[in-house]
Amino acid sequence: MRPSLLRTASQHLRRRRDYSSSAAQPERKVAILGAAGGIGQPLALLMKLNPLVSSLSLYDIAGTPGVAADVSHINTPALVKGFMGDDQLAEALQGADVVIIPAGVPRKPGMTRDDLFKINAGIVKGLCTAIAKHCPNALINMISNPVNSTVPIAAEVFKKAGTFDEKKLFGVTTLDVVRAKTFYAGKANVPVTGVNVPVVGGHAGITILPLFSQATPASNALSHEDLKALTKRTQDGGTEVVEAKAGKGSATLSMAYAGAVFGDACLKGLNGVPDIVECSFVQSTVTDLPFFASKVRLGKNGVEEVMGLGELSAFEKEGLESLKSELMSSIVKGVMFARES
Ligand SMILES: NC(=O)C1=CN([C@@H]2O[C@H](COP(=O)(O)OP(=O)(O)OC[C@H]3O[C@@H](n4cnc5c(N)ncnc54)[C@H](O)[C@@H]3O)[C@@H](O)[C@H]2O)C=CC1
Ligand SMILES: O=C([O-])CC(=O)C(=O)O
Repeated sequence: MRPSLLRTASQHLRRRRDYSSSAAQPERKVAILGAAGGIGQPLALLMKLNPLVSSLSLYDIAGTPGVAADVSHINTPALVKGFMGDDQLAEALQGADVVIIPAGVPRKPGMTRDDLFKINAGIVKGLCTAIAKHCPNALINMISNPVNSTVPIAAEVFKKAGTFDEKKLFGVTTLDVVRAKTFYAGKANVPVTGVNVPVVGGHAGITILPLFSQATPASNALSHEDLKALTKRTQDGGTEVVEAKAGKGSATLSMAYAGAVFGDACLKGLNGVPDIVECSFVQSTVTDLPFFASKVRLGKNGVEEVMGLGELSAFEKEGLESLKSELMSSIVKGVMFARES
């Protein structure tokens, strides 16, 4: 055989091998709702880079054709399609394995996350109604604020539609973990890449409870005052960004990163990768609250195990007790909205 033919044959074989190894990995469709927004765009970019994604569906009320055309030129396997407006929502959702929702308005300085409820509750309710109809088995990653209320809204919508599966509904609190890791590494002066810090509770102010007593690697260089300051900074991380952006929205880039980390964990769980654990705001019996963020083991059906809190310091126990009433009223507010509207 001529050398050039040999080369062609070996290239052909290599391509076949590549094909068969990628065929072993399940096809996964990810839909992003709110894909043309501040979070949606960089999140679309990061999910396009994820080798576990075979189809990426970008939905928004406006602007998605441009975002989809742009992201689709990146030479990674995910096939990108843009969808815009109510008429195209069904197709955007059809067959989705994971739906990530960063749709809705962000905060401006002086606002709380709860101030977003009026607008975002209705947006989330509408999107979840469509999800129940078009992809009832998908894992839902809720980013839209106030997460402490939007997750209960989603649960009620799914219950009404008869599609609720508590294993498949997640409030994305990964940004709290991302921040806690960064702030802890800086203060304890340890390399950030090896740091882990669970963050439990909810996703607003004092309901965000980082468990620095369980941080790894452990540090005995931190005083009680340091730990109090780290806790406060983590709880106020979102506000720090809102104020720095001075009216131009809230965290988008760090949130897109956090959303991509959580989305990737969900896909790995679905694909049967063992020992995938992330913190998330889910239906829970870990405390007396019906929804609570804690470490969750992810598997082929979504939540495989909602893990307990482990041992808490006296300061963390106090934090846990004082977050409960605020978190409960945000949950009840979401449930009542979904039932009554
Ligand atoms: N869970 C978390 O840790 C975090 C949550 N957030 C929340 O994420 C949300 C989005 O923030 P940004 O991307 O900065 O806001 P943004 O305003 O830049 O983007 C929101 C996008 O949602 C779209 N949208 C509005 N109604 C929609 C609907 N019915 N269907 C589909 N898309 C719709 C808008 O057209 C816009 O493109 C906010 O509620 C914000 O508070 C932000 C940071 C962290
Ligand atoms: O603070 C906000 O409004 C956005 C958010 O949830 C965060 O950055 O954690």
